[in-house]
Amino acid sequence: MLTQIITEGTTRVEVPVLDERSTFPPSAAAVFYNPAMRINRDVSVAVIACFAKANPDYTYLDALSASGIRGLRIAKEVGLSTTMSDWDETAFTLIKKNIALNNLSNCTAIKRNANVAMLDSSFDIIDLDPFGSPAPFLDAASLSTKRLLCITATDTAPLCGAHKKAGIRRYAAVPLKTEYYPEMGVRVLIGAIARTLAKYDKAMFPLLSYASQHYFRVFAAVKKSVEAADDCLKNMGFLSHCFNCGAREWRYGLAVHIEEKCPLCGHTTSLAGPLWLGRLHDRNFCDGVILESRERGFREGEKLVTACRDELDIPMHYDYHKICKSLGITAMPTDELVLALRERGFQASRTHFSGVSFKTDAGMEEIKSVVMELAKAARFE
Ligand SMILES: C[S@@+](CC[C@H](N)C(=O)[O-])C[C@H]1O[C@@H](n2cnc3c(N)ncnc32)[C@H](O)[C@@H]1O
Ligand SMILES: [Zn+2]
Repeated sequence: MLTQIITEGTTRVEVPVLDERSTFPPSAAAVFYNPAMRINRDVSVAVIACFAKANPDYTYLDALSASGIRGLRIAKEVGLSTTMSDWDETAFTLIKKNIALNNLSNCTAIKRNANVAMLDSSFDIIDLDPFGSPAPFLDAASLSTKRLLCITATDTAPLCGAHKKAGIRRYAAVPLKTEYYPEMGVRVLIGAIARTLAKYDKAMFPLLSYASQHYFRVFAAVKKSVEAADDCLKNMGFLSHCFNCGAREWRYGLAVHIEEKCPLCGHTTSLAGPLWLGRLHDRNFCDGVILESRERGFREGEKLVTACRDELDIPMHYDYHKICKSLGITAMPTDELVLALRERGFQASRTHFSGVSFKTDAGMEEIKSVVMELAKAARFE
């Protein structure tokens, strides 16, 4: 394996050389390394630095470590006692080399099946960054974690409903492919995390959850408590979506009745769930992550977390372009629509999901009427 030494954050890491002919995608290399996931790792450093302010003695497990880059950064840039595990011999050797390269004494490398590592010991913070789905690791992680789960999922198609059967198999939830598919994916994922933790009498509180182009990422604080776990599950529920007019409604609870006909147009609706209908972010916590990111020079991370913090934290976002297309009109800038909704007394914001997405507590009919008004006003300008 041809390697090179790169610097990410303040950490030096020996990684495979990615040459476009033989080692693309990054999973084709002898040890996985994807430079495009730097923002994911930057945000993780900032989140864990904030979280560990409560106690710098927290232990951290990078359960699917590859080169070790993630765990190394937490050990070096946050200072936590870190375990890095991968079942692959080449990866394990590289992790050990990388610990030596950074002169770190707060790191342990282990060569183990991630599930075995997690069932063997408990850790305050567990990070799952798998190839594809985290589903095979959720049980062991839920049992082992004491305080924080950091979970990446790159199987966006099953989570969003594009590969519905795979989504149902992995997450025991029915996803729907709608215009708000990334939020559907994030909420199916969080729902699966919440239900898995509940099996072990643990509750979950999302601190930051986001969708990027190729993956979803969730940071969830964990608390062992039967009562808190019961309360946590109250955030679960089902959503019905009308593919005719775009209206949606949701109901909290795991045994709910939802009308099968759309209240707006009478069309038969489709059902998704169970999924997480609670908050995606903790706004105060995000404030800290934004500051931490700024101090560390993580520009893209700061921008992403700011967008998450500032979005209205309710299900589900709308796609402005899709609404305009259904009405046969041209979209104004998204900010103008958000302002117009607010002027009419609704809550509204842009979202991190896309440049043309917005959230509001206005219903579909009200949104469409504001969109039409804006288009008319623009025509007479
Ligand atoms: C996507 S890579 C991890 C990337 C890394 N976290 C990073 O930020 O660059 C997934 C890694 O998990 C390892 N892996 C897959 N299944 C595993 C298992 N059941 N137990 C331990 N390691 C596993 C693979 O060898 C691979 O190195
Ligand atoms: Zn309808």
